[in-house]
Amino acid sequence: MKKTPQTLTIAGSDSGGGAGIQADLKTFQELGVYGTSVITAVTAQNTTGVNAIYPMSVQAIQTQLEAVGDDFDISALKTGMLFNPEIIQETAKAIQQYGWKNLVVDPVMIAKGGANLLQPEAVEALKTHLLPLAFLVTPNIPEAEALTGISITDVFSRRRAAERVLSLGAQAVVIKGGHGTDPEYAEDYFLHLNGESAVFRAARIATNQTHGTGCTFAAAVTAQLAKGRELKEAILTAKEFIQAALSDPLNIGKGHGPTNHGAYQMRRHEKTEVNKIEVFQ
Ligand SMILES: Nc1ncnc2c1ncn2[C@@H]1O[C@H](COP(=O)(O)OP(=O)(O)O)[C@@H](O)[C@H]1O
Ligand SMILES: Cc1ncc(COP(=O)(O)OP(=O)(O)O)c(N)n1
Repeated sequence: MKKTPQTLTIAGSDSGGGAGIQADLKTFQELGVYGTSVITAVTAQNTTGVNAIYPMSVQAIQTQLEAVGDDFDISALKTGMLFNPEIIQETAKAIQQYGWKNLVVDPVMIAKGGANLLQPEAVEALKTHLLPLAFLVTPNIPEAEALTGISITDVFSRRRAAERVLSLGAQAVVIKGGHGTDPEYAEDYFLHLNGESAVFRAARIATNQTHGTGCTFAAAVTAQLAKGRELKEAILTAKEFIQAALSDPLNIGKGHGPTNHGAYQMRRHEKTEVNKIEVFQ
């Protein structure tokens, strides 16, 4: 009997539907895996910003983790907004208890509009409890700087920051380049504990329809890992997925609109080219 790969996202809810749990589940669906979820916080949020954050109690998180863990056969999972040290510890405990593998940690810290999605004092808990369990960590540039204390200004400091993330116990890291200053390219830098490295480069798309890019990228990697894809191949698909999602904007809302989660499959179906992703080893 064919079994659909099952995934889990442990993240916050975005009422605007562009980031968080909503972005993750849409991405899982598009890439053909079954998605389950543990909601860590409810945000009142739209394309113009985050109006309020309501973190869930540790008990609410624990019982959601148990409900998923006791029933589903999770092949890969991701974490997003974890908000406080207690939620991080509870999450790490469950991941170890259930022996979940293929953990993608998206160390979500600050939303585009500036709202703190992780309490500043929780960065240490993330480093101590979660990064050592990670198969892949996917910080954006400011998150990589906060995790490592290294200011990323060029390819050398980017490499040093990636090495520092691995020294915290993660098996691999991708430093995403959405916040980079290169007007032509959005480059993501990959480094594995085994010494392998790669740059995934795409044409930078001039758009403000970028809400949820990080969540969507990490969810796409998770879906591909659940299907048994090799890590670099999973990252390449995630980069193609986000490139397509940014290329066909939905133009929804008054601010930073969401990316188009349906664009990747639509383009494959219609055999439409997306900007090529270049990979430099
Ligand atoms: N304007 C853009 N054009 C092309 N790719 C982009 C653009 N902005 C972000 N990306 C890509 O989206 C993914 C998420 O990156 P980033 O925006 O840095 O994450 P976050 O949403 O966590 O800040 C990465 O693959 C990055 O290169
Ligand atoms: C509930 C929730 N989780 C995560 C984020 C951050 O998402 P991200 O993909 O980093 O996108 P932006 O906030 O930068 O648009 C969020 N906003 N809400």
